[in-house]
Amino acid sequence: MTSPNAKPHIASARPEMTASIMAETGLDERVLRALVERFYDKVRRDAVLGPIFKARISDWAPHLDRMVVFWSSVALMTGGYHGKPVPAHARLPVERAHFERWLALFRETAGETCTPAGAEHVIERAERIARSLNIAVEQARAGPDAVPKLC
Ligand code: HEM
Repeated sequence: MTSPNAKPHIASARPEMTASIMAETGLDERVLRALVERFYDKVRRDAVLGPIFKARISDWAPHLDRMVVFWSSVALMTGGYHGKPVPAHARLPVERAHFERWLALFRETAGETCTPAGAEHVIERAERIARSLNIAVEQARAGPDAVPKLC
């Protein structure tokens, strides 16, 4: 029998919170790995996004591992991801349409690999991050003088 105080089997900076998100959403590291692998499978075959990834990633295993850690951090609050997504994307040839396509594939894959509550949980976060990445990429491209100095 599972104890109500059961801790998640993955390391987490906030074990109680992680355990309660896992219980509510059905998400765990195995589901997130399936989501990540299936999603990047689609991305690599996609006419819009595929070439951008192909030009930058030749060894996919480390990228997939990093993305599982990223999604565990974002969705389960495990706190293991310490990368810098904004500079990584600011140098890519991407605009709003690329983020729309990325989200369309992500929503589809989340529906295929997660429970409905799990899909809703990760999609809400993906949409929020995609929006802020898109803004950050546009600002980085416009240069520091394009941002109003309000103080
Ligand atoms: C416009 C669509 C997108 C494209 C074409 C894209 C492409 C890429 C590429 C090529 C990399 C590898 C960069 C490198 O190692 O130099 C990368 C890294 C990454 N991407 Fe995206 N991406 C997109 C949207 C997103 C979104 C919406 C998210 C999050 C919800 C995301 C999360 C990440 C993360 C966490 C990394 C690892 C950054 C690091 O720690 O170095 N990406 N992306």
